[in-house]
Amino acid sequence: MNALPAAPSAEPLQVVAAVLIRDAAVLACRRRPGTSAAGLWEFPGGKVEAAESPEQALRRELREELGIDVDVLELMHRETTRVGELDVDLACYACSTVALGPIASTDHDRVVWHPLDRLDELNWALPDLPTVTLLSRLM
Ligand SMILES: Nc1nc2c([nH]c(=O)n2[C@H]2C[C@H](O)[C@@H](COP(=O)(O)OP(=O)(O)OP(=O)(O)O)O2)c(=O)[nH]1
Repeated sequence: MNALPAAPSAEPLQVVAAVLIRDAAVLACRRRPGTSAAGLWEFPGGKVEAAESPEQALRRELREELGIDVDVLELMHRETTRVGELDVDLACYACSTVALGPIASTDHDRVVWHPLDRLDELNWALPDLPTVTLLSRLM
């Protein structure tokens, strides 16, 4: 029997995430049970919607998800990674915020300021690893 032709691959999922650094630690979020990639650590953010710039999407997601306002400073790293059946195009931006105090998330069961010199202790989502490596080199 002939093999079926490969299905045309879907467009990559456009995702933006914020790298927030304070006191030699980065804001890391663990995806809560019931979400895709539950239990894995990531930077806060989400999907870019139609007619939205990456910066607008990032500001919207952080307001919705964490209830904080951020300034988007610069693109740190962008790469497309295959995750199962999906291509995730993740763009990580250095951001700043004036938010003080504990931060809670609608999408995560843990939100922590994690020391930059111990990033390898967390089980990061695959698309985040290049940015995690960049951050580790800052120390
Ligand atoms: N937010 C975020 N998502 C990431 C990262 N790394 C990574 O692979 N992803 C994946 C997980 C999801 O498949 C996808 C983003 O989905 P999401 O559920 O966080 O985005 P969203 O809030 O816009 O989605 P929705 O619940 O409104 O549908 O990208 C990351 O660092 N941050």
